[in-house]
Amino acid sequence: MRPRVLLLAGLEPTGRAGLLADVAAVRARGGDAVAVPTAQTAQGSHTFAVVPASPRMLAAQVTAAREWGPLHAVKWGVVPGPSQLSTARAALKDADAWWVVDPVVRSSRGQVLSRLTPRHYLALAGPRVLVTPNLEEAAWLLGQPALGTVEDAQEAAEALCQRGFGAVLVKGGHLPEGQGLADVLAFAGRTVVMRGRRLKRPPERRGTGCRLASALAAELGRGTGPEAAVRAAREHVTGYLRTGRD
Ligand SMILES: Cc1ncc(COP(=O)(O)O)c(N)n1
Repeated sequence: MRPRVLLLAGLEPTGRAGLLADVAAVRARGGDAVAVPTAQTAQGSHTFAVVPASPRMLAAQVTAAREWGPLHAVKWGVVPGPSQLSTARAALKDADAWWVVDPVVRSSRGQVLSRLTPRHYLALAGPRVLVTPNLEEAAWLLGQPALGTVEDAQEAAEALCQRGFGAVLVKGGHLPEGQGLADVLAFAGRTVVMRGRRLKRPPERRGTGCRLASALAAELGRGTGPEAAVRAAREHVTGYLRTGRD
C-alpha cells in the first residue's frame, strides 16, 4: 500500500529543511506526498525571512487534495501562527489519518519560525497523534526546566502521553556527552528507550527532525505500528546523515 501523506510545513527553497526535505523523505519511504506550504521562508547564511501562508489558500489546498483521495497521514511541521493552525485543522475535519506533530518553532540556528505556544500544541493532542519534540521542545511544551538525562526524557514522554497524545517520541540527539544518545518513545502505557550512536553531522545536513517526522508519517500511514514506524524513521535519518541523501 502506498501511503498518501499530507505535509504541512514551511517552504525552505534549498530543501535542507522544511517542506522539500519532507517530500524527499516521504517519497524515499515509498509514499505519495501532498505538499502544502504553511509559510515561505528564506534561510541563508546571512539572510532570514518568514512570510505565513494565506489561511484561505491553505484551506483550499488541503480541501482540493482531499477531493482527489484519502490522506493516510498528516505531518505538521512549522505552523507560523494560530490562524494557519486553526484553518488547517478545520480543513482536516473527519480525515481518518495519523498525525505526526513536530513542534518546531525555531530553526536549529535559533531563528523564530512560528508564534505558536505550548497551549496550541497541547490542543492538538489525540489518540492518533504522535508528537516528536526534542529535549528542549519537550521541556517547553510541559513548562519545565531543561531536560538533561534519559530519565528526564522518559518522564517528559510519559507526561505528554498523560496530556492526551497517543504517542510521544522525545528525541535525545542533544543529550549531554556521556549520556549516550537515546530517543524515548511512550505509547499505550509503555516506554521504549531506543539507543544509538552519535553521528557527526556535516553542517549542511539539516532538517533531520523534518525527515524523521515525515518518514514516520509515511510508515504510520501505511499501517505500521508506532514502535516499528519509529525504528524505520530513525534508520532513514541515519542513512541521510551518513550519505546526505534520502
Ligand atoms: C521551514 C523549516 N522547517 C523546519 C526547520 C527546522 O530544521 P532545522 O532544525 O534543521 O533548522 C527549518 N529550519 N525550516
